[in-house]
Amino acid sequence: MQKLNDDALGRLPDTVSVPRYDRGDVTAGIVHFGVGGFHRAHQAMYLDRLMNQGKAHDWGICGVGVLPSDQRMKAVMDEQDCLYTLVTKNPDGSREGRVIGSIVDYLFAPADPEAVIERMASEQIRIVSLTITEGGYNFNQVSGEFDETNPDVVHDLAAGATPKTSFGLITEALARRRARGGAAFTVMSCDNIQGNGDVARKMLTAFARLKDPGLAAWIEQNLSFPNSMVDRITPVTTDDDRSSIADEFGVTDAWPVVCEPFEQWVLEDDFVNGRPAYDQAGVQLVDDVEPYELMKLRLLNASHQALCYFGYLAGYRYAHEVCQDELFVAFLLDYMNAEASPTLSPVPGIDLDEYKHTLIERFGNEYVRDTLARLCAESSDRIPKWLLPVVRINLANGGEIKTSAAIVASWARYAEGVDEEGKTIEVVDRLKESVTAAAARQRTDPLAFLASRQLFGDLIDDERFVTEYSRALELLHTVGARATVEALVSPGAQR
Ligand SMILES: NC(=O)c1ccc[n+]([C@@H]2O[C@H](COP(=O)([O-])OP(=O)(O)OC[C@H]3O[C@@H](n4cnc5c(N)ncnc54)[C@H](O)[C@@H]3O)[C@@H](O)[C@H]2O)c1
Ligand SMILES: O=P(O)(O)OC[C@@H](O)[C@@H](O)[C@H](O)[C@H](O)CO
Repeated sequence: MQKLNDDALGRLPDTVSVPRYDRGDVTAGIVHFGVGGFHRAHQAMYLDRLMNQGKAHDWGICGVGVLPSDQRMKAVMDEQDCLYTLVTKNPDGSREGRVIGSIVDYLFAPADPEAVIERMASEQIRIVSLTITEGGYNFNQVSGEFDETNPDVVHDLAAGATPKTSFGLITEALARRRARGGAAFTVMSCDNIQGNGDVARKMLTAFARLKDPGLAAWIEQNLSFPNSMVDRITPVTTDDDRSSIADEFGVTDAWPVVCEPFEQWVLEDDFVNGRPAYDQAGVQLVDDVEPYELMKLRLLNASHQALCYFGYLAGYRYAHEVCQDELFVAFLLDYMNAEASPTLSPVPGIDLDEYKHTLIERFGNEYVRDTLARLCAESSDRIPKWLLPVVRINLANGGEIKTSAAIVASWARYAEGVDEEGKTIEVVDRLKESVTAAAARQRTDPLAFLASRQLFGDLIDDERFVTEYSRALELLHTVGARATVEALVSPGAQR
């Protein structure tokens, strides 16, 4: 069977669509850090759509990987001329395959940092975009300030060091642009972080200030950092995905991407050095993204946390299994209606009730096969950012917190690392050591987990929160996850 690459494009069956533009004409205008599943299902797809309309051919993407593990993506990109298949899985079981051609180059920073820096220093690059996960920004969870103690950051800040981190590489490229009298570029974060552009601005300038205060001032004056809300559920690619693509489309793709059909990108129109005609590809350009991002982070992402630990402990392994269970759906709607929604402002053009029900349908799409393991990972980056703001607002306003407290307790129970059948849970978290150690003590010291001020700030001092949290944790320990959810769901809440 042939490999997916430029030569194979003309020989693919009609069931898969291919770029209708000449990829030889496409030049890179964007450098993107973090070419994982999501970037390839989202930004790269929007650009491919524009390129198919005959537009944006000077806005190709040069991908960059900074982690040693990105070596695998580098090998695949080199073998496949940066092409990959994007497979959209519909809730009725049908699917569409499309080869995406908008990524035109891929650089692996650990092997050649100089190439990455010089690429970004070149005038051709006008946007540097990011999906480097919450961890890539190096901020302290409680203070929100730049964490300069991270060993890679310490390395990058040393005089004369060759940078390893995204911000180290970007800062060096900006220093060269400034020294050469060139224009700045836009830094566009596409990560699930509230105020993602503002956070990128704050962290990049904090890093630059430690390196060169003059450069930091130049960055503040010359760069823009648009905020955005990005949405498309993109699970981890599996071997089954690879083999079904080979069966159906007759090509070997070493790293395809699968995703749901839903797509949304709401973006602030704040670009200092031009941008592709995103609006002509379905992107909503707005002046203020905040209402959209709060809606998405508190209803979609926090609901993922609401369903993943309880669902896993109850024996489920996929998001759709949890969302096809009426009891869990009632629990999710309780969280969304009674706790998340009161913290949101009206969102222009969006009916929130409809949005919530659409979320349940999206989560319930059995063909997407999003694993609970993906949603349970890196909880210490997610719970403090998505769920705890909801808790704090409701505590201050006398609002409901019962379900949110139970979700935090379900994380604490999950972090014990053993499920209800005695099987080991592989806890994936950059703070794994401390969270699992705290969880291991909670059978005798029920507030051991909540005591982390690094994660929970002063929540342990709030009597109302502690009462609800302790009750849920006690139920989880005595009757298990399903019965705890049963005890928590409001009568009549099931849809
Ligand atoms: N998967 C989704 O459904 C989805 C949807 C919306 C937004 N997102 C956002 O995209 C991000 C990436 O998700 P994904 O599904 O592509 O994950 P992924 O695991 O497929 O890819 C993660 C990418 O981030 C890079 N990365 C991780 N840590 C980094 C660091 N410290 N510095 C630099 N690069 C780093 C990796 O090298 C990799 O390229 C998420 O964290 C989220 O903010 C994901
Ligand atoms: O990717 P993360 O770690 O930011 O969050 C996990 C999921 O909630 C997230 O990936 C969603 O699937 C996504 O945000 C949907 O658009």
